Amino acid sequence: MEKIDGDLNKKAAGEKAVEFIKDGMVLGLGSGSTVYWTLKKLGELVEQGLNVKGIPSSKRTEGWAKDFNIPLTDFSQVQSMDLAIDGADEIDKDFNLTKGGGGSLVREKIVDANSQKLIIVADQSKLVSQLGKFPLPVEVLPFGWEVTARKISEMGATPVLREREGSVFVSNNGNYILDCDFNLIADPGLLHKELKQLLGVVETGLFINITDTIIISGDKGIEVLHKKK
Ligand SMILES: O=C[C@H](O)[C@H](O)[C@H](O)COP(=O)(O)O
Repeated sequence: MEKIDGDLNKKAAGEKAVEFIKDGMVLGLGSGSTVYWTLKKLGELVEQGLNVKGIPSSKRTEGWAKDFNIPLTDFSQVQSMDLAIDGADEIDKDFNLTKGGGGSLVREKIVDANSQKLIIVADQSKLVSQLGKFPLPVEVLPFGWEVTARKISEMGATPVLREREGSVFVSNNGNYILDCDFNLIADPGLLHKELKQLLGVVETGLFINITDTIIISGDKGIEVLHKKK
C-alpha cells in the first residue's frame, strides 16, 4: 500500500470537506495527499449509504476511490459536476492557486473548471501572499519540449524538466512537466495567458478565479474561507 503524507493538518482539512457533500451529488475528485483524506472519509460515508458518484482527476485518485468503494463515472455520462474537492501547492489572498506538484494539473483543471463549486483543502503552509515560491508546473508535449523550455526561459523563468527516480516524469496524459521558477508572480492571470500562447504548452498549473471555498488547517484549527463575490 502506498505511503501517504500523514500530516495532521492535511488530514483535518481533507476530512472537513466531506461536510459539504450532499446525497446525490456528482463530485470532481481532486488529487494529492490532502484529498486522500477526503476520499477515505467519503468512503466511510458511502459505506453508510451516501449516494454519490465521482470523476477522478488522476490515476492515483482513481485507485484510491476504488480502494474506498466510491462509485465512479466519467465525462461520457456527465459533463458538469456539483462539487469538486482538490488540493493545492500555493493559495494566494485572491484564492488563485498553483497546482501540479503531483503532475495532475491538466485533469484537475478539467474536473475543477467543470464543477459548480470548487473547494480547496490544504494545510496552512500553502497560504502565500503572492504565488511563485513554488516553481510553476507547466505540462508540455514531449515532442520539441527543449524548444518549449527555451521559449519559457525567454519569459524569465528557469524551467527544469521534472524527473522521478532518475527518469523523465510522464503525466497521466503522456506529457512532460517543466517546473518553472518565475520568482514571485506579479500577475498570475497574465502569465497563464502568455504561457498558453506558446506552441507545445498543454496547460499551466495556475488556477485563476475558479476557487469558491478554502478549507485550511493549522495553528488556528480549521478555517473555512469563502471567496467574496
Ligand atoms: O498535481 C497535484 C495536485 O495539484 C495536488 O493537488 C497538489 O500538489 C497538492 O498536493 P498535496 O495535497 O499532496 O500537498
